Amino acid sequence: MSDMTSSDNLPLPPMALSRWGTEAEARDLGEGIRGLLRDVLGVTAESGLHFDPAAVVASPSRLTHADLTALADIVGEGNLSTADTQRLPRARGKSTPDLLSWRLRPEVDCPDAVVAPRDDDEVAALLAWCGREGVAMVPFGGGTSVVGGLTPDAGGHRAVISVDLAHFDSLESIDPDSGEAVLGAGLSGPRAEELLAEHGFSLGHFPQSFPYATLGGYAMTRSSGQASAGYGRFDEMVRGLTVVTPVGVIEAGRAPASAAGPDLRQWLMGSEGAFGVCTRVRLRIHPVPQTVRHEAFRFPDFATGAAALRAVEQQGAGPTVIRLSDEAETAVNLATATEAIGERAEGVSSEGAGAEGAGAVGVGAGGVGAEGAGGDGGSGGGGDSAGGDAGGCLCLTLFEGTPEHAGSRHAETRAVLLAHGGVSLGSGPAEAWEHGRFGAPVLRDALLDNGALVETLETATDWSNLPALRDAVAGALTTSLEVSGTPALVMCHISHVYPTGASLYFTVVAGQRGEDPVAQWTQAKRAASEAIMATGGTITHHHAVGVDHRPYLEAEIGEVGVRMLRAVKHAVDPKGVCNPGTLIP
Ligand SMILES: Cc1cc2nc3c(=O)[nH]c(=O)nc-3n(C[C@H](O)[C@H](O)[C@H](O)COP(=O)(O)OP(=O)(O)OC[C@H]3O[C@@H](n4cnc5c(N)ncnc54)[C@H](O)[C@@H]3O)c2cc1C
Repeated sequence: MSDMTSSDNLPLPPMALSRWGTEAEARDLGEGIRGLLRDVLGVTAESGLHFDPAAVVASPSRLTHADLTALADIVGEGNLSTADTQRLPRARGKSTPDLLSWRLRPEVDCPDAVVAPRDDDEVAALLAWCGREGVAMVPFGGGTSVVGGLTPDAGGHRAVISVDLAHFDSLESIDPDSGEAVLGAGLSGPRAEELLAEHGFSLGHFPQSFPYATLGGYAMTRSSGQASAGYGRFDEMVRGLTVVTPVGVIEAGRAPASAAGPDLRQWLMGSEGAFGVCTRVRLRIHPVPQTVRHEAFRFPDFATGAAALRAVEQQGAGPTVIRLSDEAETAVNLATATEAIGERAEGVSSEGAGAEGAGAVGVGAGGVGAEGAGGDGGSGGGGDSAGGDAGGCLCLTLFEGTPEHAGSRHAETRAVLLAHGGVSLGSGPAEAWEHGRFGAPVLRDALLDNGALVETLETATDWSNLPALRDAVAGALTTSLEVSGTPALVMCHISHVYPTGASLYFTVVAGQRGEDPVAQWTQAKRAASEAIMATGGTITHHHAVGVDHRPYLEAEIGEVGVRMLRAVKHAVDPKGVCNPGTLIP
C-alpha cells in the first residue's frame, strides 16, 4: 500500500478552517462599524483573537498500519487519508465556539482518519470494521454543524474516523408524476438544485447554510430553510431515506402516507449519525417557480407584527417566506446596510448592500422602504411608506409559484398584514434580503476578528408563550453577558411559522472579555438554554442536539423518551460506534 496521505479521490471541504465560507469570501468591516464596536463594546481588531495557521497542531492518528490497510481495502486507497490537511477540516463545525477555538485552541483533536465510501456496501463494511475493531465513526456532510455534532469523540473506543459522504453526489432517479426524486446524501444544496433544475424541478430548501450543507446533513439534523412557510421543514420534504446501520440497512418511507405503526422516518431524521449513515433521501420536489413576488411591511412593534404573522399562518394565506425582525434587529440591519461591510454605502444600491451580507436580514441601503416603488407590478409593488424611517419591525414576504397562485396568495397575505397594522414598504427590502441572504455569515467572522462576540441560537414555542419565551431568553443572555463585563445587543426574529406557534431566532453581539471568550459564551448559552427549558421552549428548533444541547434533551423528552432513544441506539448500534458523542444523553 502506498502513502496514506495521497487521498486522490478525497475532496477537501471547501470552507476555510477558521471561518465561514472560503478565504475568497472573507470581508472586513467598514470604518463606521469598527468605530461602533470600539465605542459601544470597547473592542478593536487588536483586542480580538486571531487565527495563526502556523500554530495549529493536529492530534496524531492513533490508527495502526494494519487498520489503514483494512480501511484502504474497503474504500480504496484514494478514498482514505490520515493527512492533517484532511483531518483538520473535519474536526470542528462552524459554531462561534468552533471558530473561536481555531484562534484560541490550536491543538486540535482530530478524527484519526478520513474515509469516503462510494456505495452502501462500503458503508456497511466500514461500520462492520468499526464494530469489530473498536473504532468509532462520525459522518461528515457539509461540516456546517453549530452544535458540536462533528466532535471526533471516540466514546471510549480506541480511535474515531470521519466518514465523508462526498461520493453520494448524484440524482439517482426522478419521478415527475409523483413529484419525487432520490438524491445522494452528500449533495450540497446548490448542486442538488442544479441537478433538479435540469428536469424543471426544485427542492425549495434554503437554510442560511445552503451553500455548503448537504441533504444528508439536513435530514439528520431536521433542518429548516428560509422558505419553510411555503415548502415546509426538511423533515416534511423527506418521503423516504436509506440509513446504513451497523446491523443492516433501513429503507424508511414506503407510501405517501401509512398507518403501519410509528413512522420510522421520524426515528431516523434528527438522529445525527448516532444510528448510522444516511446515504440517500427520497424528497418531495416541485416545479421551478415561474414567478417570485416580494413585499416588505413595517409593524410598530414586535407583538403587533407577531400577531399579524399568526393571523397569516392560521388563515392559511400561504406566503413562501415570511419573517419578522424585532426592533433591535431592524435597526441594526438598517445601520449595517447603510455601511456595507468593507465599503461605504454611498452609491451602493439596495441589492448591492444586501449582497455584501449586511447583517442577518440585509435590508436595503438608504433606509427601509427607499426602494419601495420598485415593485413587480403586483399589489405590493408600490410601497406606501414615507421611506427612510428606521423605526418599528421589518416583515419580509416572498411568494413563489405560478403567476396566478403566487398573486392570489400575495393578495391574501398582504390584506391580513395590513389589517393587522402593517404598513407596506414595497418590494425593495424583500428583494434585497433575497439577493443577499447567504452572504450574512461572513459578517460574523469579521466581527470576531474585531473583538466582538457574535453567536445565534434558536428555539420555538406556541404563539401564546412566544412573548414570555422571548423575554426570558433575551433577559438571560443580557444578564449573563453583563456579568462577564460587556454590554450585549440581543436581536430576535421569527422566520418559521406554524398554525400553533413559531420559532424565535436570536442573534447576540457583545464584546469578547477575558482570556477565554469560548467560556464566556458557554456561560451565556447555558443561561439561555436554562431559560428556554424553564419557559417551555424547545432546546432547538432546527440546529439539532449535537454535543451542546445534549444535557438538555432529557428535560425536553423525559426519562422514558431517553430510554426509548437508548434502546433504539442499542438495537441498531450495539457496539456504540456511531457518533457516540452526540445526541443521546
Ligand atoms: C452560518 C450558518 C447558518 C445556518 N443556517 C441554518 C438554517 O438556516 N437552517 C438550519 O436548519 N440550519 C442552519 N445551520 C445549521 C447547519 O447548517 C445544519 O445543521 C445542517 O443541516 C447541517 O448539514 P451538514 O451537511 O453541514 O452536516 P454536518 O455539519 O456535516 O453534520 C451535522 C450532523 O449530522 C451528522 N450527519 C451529517 N451527514 C450525515 C449523514 N449522511 N448520515 C448520518 N449523519 C450525518 C453529522 O455526524 C453531524 O452530527 C446553519 C449553520 C451555520 C454555520
